[in-house]
Amino acid sequence: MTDVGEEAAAGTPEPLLDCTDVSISFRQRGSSTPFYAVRDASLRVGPGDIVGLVGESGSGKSTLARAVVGLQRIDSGSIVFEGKRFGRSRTAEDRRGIQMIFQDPYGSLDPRMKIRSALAEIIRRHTELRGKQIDDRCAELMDMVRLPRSILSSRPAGMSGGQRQRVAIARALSIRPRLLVADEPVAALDVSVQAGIVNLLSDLRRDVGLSILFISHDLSIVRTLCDSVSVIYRGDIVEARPCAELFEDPQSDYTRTLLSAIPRLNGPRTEGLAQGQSLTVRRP
Ligand SMILES: Nc1ncnc2c1ncn2[C@@H]1O[C@H](COP(=O)(O)OP(=O)(O)OP(=O)(O)O)[C@@H](O)[C@H]1O
Repeated sequence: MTDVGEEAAAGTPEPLLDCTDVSISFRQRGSSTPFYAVRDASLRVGPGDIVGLVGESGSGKSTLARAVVGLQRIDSGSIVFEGKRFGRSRTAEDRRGIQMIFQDPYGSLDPRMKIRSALAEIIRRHTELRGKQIDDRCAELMDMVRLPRSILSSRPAGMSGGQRQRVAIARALSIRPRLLVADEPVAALDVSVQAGIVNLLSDLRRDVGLSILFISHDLSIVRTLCDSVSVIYRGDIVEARPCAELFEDPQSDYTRTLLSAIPRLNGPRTEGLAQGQSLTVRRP
C-alpha cells in the first residue's frame, strides 16, 4: 500500500474523504438474513472535488451518504476523513467537518424559527463567535448563498422551496465544513430553480473550496456539475470515473442502461434538461 508521503511525492493528493469497502445491512422482518443496502462500496472525494453518486431509487445512495455523515452505522469497511478513520462515535470536531443537506430542506429547519435565530443557534453551539460577530456571520452567509439579508428576519414557512434550500445550505456552511453531502438537493425544485442551486454549489466550490458529494438520480445535472461520478447499483459501486469519461464511454452494463434510458443526454452538455430548458452552469 502506498503511504501518504509517497502519494504526495507522486503528485496524487490525499483524498478528503476515503470510504473503503463499506457494507451496511438492515434486519429484515421475519428473516434471519440481513439485507445489504450497501456492499463493499468504495468512494473517494478529493479536496475541492464535486463527486456525483448516482443510481436508481433504492440503490443505497442515501444509506451510504448517511454513513459518511455519521447518521448510519456501518457493518464493515472504513470511512476516513482528512486522514482520520472514524470509529463508532464521532467527536464534535468530526461532525463539523461534514455537513449534509437534503431534498426537503424543511427537515433541517424549524418552521417557527426566524432564519437569524436558527443560524445563530448553530453558530453559537459550534464556534467561539458571539454577539455582533454572529450577526456579521449570518449576513455573510446570506451573501454566500445569494439571498437578501432581509431573509434573516423571515421564517421558513413564508419562503419558496429554492430560498429554503439556500437557507439549508447557509446553515450547513455556518460551521465551515470541508465536505458537503447533498442528498438530492434539487429533486423537489422547479427546473428553473434547480439551475440556481446547482450554480450556487459550483460557485461555493470555487469561492470557498467546498468539496461536495452530490447524490442524484438526475444524470443530466450530475454531468453538468460533477468532476467524477460513482454509479451504485443494488448497493454495489459498479463504476467510478471522471464524469467526461463515464458519459462518453460507460464501462458497466448498468451504467449503459442508465444512460440509454435518458436520450436527452446524447445532446450537447448544457442542452435539454427538460423540454427545451437548459441548465447552464458557470464553470470556474
Ligand atoms: N432503516 C432502514 N431499515 C431497513 N431498510 C432500509 C433502511 N434504510 C434504507 N433501507 C433500504 O435500503 C435500500 C437502499 O435505500 P436508500 O434510501 O439508501 O436508497 P436510495 O438509492 O437513496 O433511494 P432513493 O433514491 O429512493 O432515495 C432500500 O431497499 C431501502 O428500503
